[in-house]
Amino acid sequence: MTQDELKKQVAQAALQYLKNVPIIGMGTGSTVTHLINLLADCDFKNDIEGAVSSSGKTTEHLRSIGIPVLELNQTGDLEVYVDGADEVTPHKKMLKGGGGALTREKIIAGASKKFVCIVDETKCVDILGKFPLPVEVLPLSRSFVARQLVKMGGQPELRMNKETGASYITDNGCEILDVYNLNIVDPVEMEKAINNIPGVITNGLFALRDADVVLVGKGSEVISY
Ligand SMILES: O=C[C@H](O)[C@H](O)[C@H](O)COP(=O)(O)O
Repeated sequence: MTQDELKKQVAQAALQYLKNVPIIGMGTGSTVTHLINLLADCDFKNDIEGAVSSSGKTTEHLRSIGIPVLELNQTGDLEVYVDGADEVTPHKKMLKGGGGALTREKIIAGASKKFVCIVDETKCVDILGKFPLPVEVLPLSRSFVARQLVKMGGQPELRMNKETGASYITDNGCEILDVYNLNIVDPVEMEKAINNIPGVITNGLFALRDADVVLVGKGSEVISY
């Protein structure tokens, strides 16, 4: 199976977690794109009253299949949030934000009772950090935050928008530093330490609020833990 086929397979397995859930939390990325496509054709789509979306791209996609998008301020806590990840460990800690949606993803994950993480097998790691860690920053704090990240042993690079040649701007009007070569021994402590730097909105470690269920598309099957 190709990586994309594995993503579709794991998205299919995630559908069962959305049955009988009136308001769903929806992540961002190519695995979630498969999930929304599958939702469009599933037999319980009309039972879904609405979704809280983690990005502009997901919002557009949900609306295109007829699912109303609601604000988290209107809904209160959610039963289920489904999202992909760039890396996930056997302890269900994740590194996310390759698609730039980390802050809204972390807010919705924090407001959800169950986080279902859906990945293909290439995302499974023992130690987080081979994938560069996204850190969303207020633009005015970019250089200061970058210097602190260097002191922590990382090599931050400002994410660029390949189409415009300018810096990449998130849905929140902020910028992203992708940090290479961080030695993430304790993901919880690293998550807290980076979030303590003034000017950081959040970072892509999901260790304080990790996943409740991880579904992995592996070969011809989906493994759950
Ligand atoms: O900001 C993006 C998200 O954290 C995604 O969940 C993550 O990058 C995984 O995306 P994909 O499903 O495309 O591999």
